Amino acid sequence: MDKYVIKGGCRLTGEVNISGAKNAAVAILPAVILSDSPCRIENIPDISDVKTLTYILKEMGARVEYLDLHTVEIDPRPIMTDIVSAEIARRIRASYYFIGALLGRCRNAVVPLPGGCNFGVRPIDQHLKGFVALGCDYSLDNGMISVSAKNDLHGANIYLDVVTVGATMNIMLAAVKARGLTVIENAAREPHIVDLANFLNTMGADIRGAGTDTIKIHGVQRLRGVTYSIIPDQIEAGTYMVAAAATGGDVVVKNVTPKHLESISAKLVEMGVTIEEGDDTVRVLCERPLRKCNVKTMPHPGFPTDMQPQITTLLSVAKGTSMVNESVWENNRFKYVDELRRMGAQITVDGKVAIVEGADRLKGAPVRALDLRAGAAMVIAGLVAEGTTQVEDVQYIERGYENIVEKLVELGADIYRMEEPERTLDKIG
Ligand SMILES: CC(=O)N[C@H]1[C@@H](OP(=O)(O)OP(=O)(O)OC[C@H]2O[C@@H](n3ccc(=O)[nH]c3=O)[C@H](O)[C@@H]2O)O[C@H](CO)[C@@H](O)[C@@H]1O
Ligand SMILES: C=C(OP(=O)(O)O)C(=O)O
Repeated sequence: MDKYVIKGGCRLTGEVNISGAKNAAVAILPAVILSDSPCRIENIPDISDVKTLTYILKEMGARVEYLDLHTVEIDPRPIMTDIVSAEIARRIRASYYFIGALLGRCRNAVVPLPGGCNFGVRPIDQHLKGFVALGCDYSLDNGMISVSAKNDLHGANIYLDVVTVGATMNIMLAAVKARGLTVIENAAREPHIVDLANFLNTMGADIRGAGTDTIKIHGVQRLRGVTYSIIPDQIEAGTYMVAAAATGGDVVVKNVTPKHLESISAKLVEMGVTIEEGDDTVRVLCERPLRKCNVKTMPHPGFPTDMQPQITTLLSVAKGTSMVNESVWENNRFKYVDELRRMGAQITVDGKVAIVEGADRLKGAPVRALDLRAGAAMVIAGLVAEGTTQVEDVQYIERGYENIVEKLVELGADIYRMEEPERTLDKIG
């Protein structure tokens, strides 16, 4: 139950370095088991989801060695199992990439049903539809999903009924060593999909079209170990951009791919923020008051759903009435709005739409991080609010943000992390 204590009102200024992308790293780490020799992964973010995945890899038998904080070498050759037994795998979403990767490696996978942020139902029917098309059967027993190729994995045409990041990547992982050609239609186009395809292609795969809605994968027999550097985190960068805007700051966000940030920059510009793009930087300059604007989350290249809580928080201190439409997830992704209201935000939620009446100010309060991005939104709210905000349950935030407290302090924020001894019933009683 550790918390962040934030004294609001400090203007963020200076430079912040963005870490490697969580949602690329969490697919690339399981993908390493497809290799027949060691891989070196650079720019790996130091976040708890990555620690969970390296723990799972070790438990499966892989040799995992950190060369420094952001470089890990993984030798998958000692892995002798097709089962992910680690209890911890249930906590994160990305453990489901072991299904595709194990199918590619040994045609069989037994993996716990995944966890991740709780947005209500998070089905995996499209993943399973893809595996079946590639020649697999599956069954569910005691929270474990077993998938195996009946004869051999073979290429197939797969049309995804919804644009899904997870199914696109998982099918890619299974198809990369299947016999023949796999075509994924209506594929997701997020930057992490391109990054996973680039990683696999560097290993010797034949994947074309990643980043478009049709991905073609010619199966190959073997993939070899490589050194690969993960792309910068689009959502971490967007979060600091919004934090800079919220505090009327002047921040250079470094080590980014500006192209990946266009949908976020466009909305900030609409709100009156100045954005200056460099080769691998964006400078965010803002003088309040901010203007209202409407936002609809969409698959890439639309506005990312993983930035929805942060932009809603920013709109809660802009002038006028804005509408935020969540079109990727259910309205469960608005649960954090109750926490923002405790700080004085005037937001009503009607199904998948939040109506945000800009308030003059927010007021510090004790609030909870209900999930990763909701937690980031609470931090942004705390930075703008009058007085002190305590954000509880920061373990969710630390799933995906490396050193968030240190990075914000460096920018001039008044924030620290308070460790709280676990309050068990016997201690309280
Ligand atoms: C680890 C990771 O990369 N997580 C990201 C990934 O989650 P994740 O991969 O779980 O999200 P998806 O892109 O798969 O989900 C998008 C939509 O498709 C639906 N769906 C998905 C799969 C399926 O088999 N059937 C189905 O109906 C979901 O309910 C949701 O409405 O993409 C989401 C959408 O950008 C992000 O919010 C998450 O941060
Ligand atoms: C929802 C997210 O992650 P996950 O899918 O891992 O829960 C996220 O990164 O915002």
